[in-house]
Amino acid sequence: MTLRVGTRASALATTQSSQVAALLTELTGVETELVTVSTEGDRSTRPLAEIGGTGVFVSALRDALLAGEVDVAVHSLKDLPTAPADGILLAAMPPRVDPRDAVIARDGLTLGELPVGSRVGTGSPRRAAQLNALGLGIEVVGLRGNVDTRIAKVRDGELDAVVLAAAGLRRLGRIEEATELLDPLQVLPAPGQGALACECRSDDREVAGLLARLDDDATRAAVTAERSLLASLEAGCSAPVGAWAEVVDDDGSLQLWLRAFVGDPSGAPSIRLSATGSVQDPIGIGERLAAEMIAEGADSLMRATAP
Ligand SMILES: NCc1[nH]cc(CCC(=O)O)c1CC(=O)O
Repeated sequence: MTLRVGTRASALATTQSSQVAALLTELTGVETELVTVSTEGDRSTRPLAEIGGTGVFVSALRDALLAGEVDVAVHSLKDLPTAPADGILLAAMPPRVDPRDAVIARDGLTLGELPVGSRVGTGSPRRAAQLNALGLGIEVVGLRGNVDTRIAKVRDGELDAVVLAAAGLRRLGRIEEATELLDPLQVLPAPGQGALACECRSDDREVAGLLARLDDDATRAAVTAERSLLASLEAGCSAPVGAWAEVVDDDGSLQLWLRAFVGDPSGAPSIRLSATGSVQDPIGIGERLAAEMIAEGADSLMRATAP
């Protein structure tokens, strides 16, 4: 038996999919092969919000799974819509790599060292909102494209810095190029950032059993809380929402600490709150925190910035 592992074509996607495939072989002994599937998100350079936002990277892989062309689909968890998909099982969340955002700036600078008026590129409303909220006087500039294209804009002088996921840089072996790793409490990552989702067909018990071996309890609890918050806010992956949860050992009882940010890329005052609870109740913690944030005005903030 050879498991067909579906992947997008980008360097990042093929790297993370082959890492999952190798881990699967190591833990279960099963043979794997990578199958490349092209998605609208890869073919277009238009802003994500315009080509459907949530899910553009995901649906083509799921279609290939449902059509029986692949047995496993590997996605970045932060690109995965929060609504469950018919016939698809989220069978494994392997250990999260690094949730942080990274800065790549000219001349080895950190964000705080960049002069007022510096141009910092990001296509993410969440990053834009939090960068503006830092009050550093930097100018946030829209940006899309793969990791290479984005870094090149700093190397060729078009931008002073770009902000991108540390996990992506690590997976590509390029983390040394980061000039700063942002404290995840100061700049909250996207829900699920740095984690992967391995999906199979819901009725494929054999593959579900194999994938279960990759699942990491702490990652699943944290990411489930972050995504529960996102779902309760009725927001998607392109909303100005940051969330990060950690499992903390409190004298032998495992607690989940969830922090969240809802902002506005144009710089309106943002909302930042946190909640804690039992690691057994990640969905409840996310729901409670979302309700508190909505009571503070999170939904009108997000309505103001909806595409
Ligand atoms: N939005 C695109 C995307 N989806 C997943 C990653 C890589 C990091 C991860 O696994 O969270 C990236 C690139 C980035 O944000 O810089």
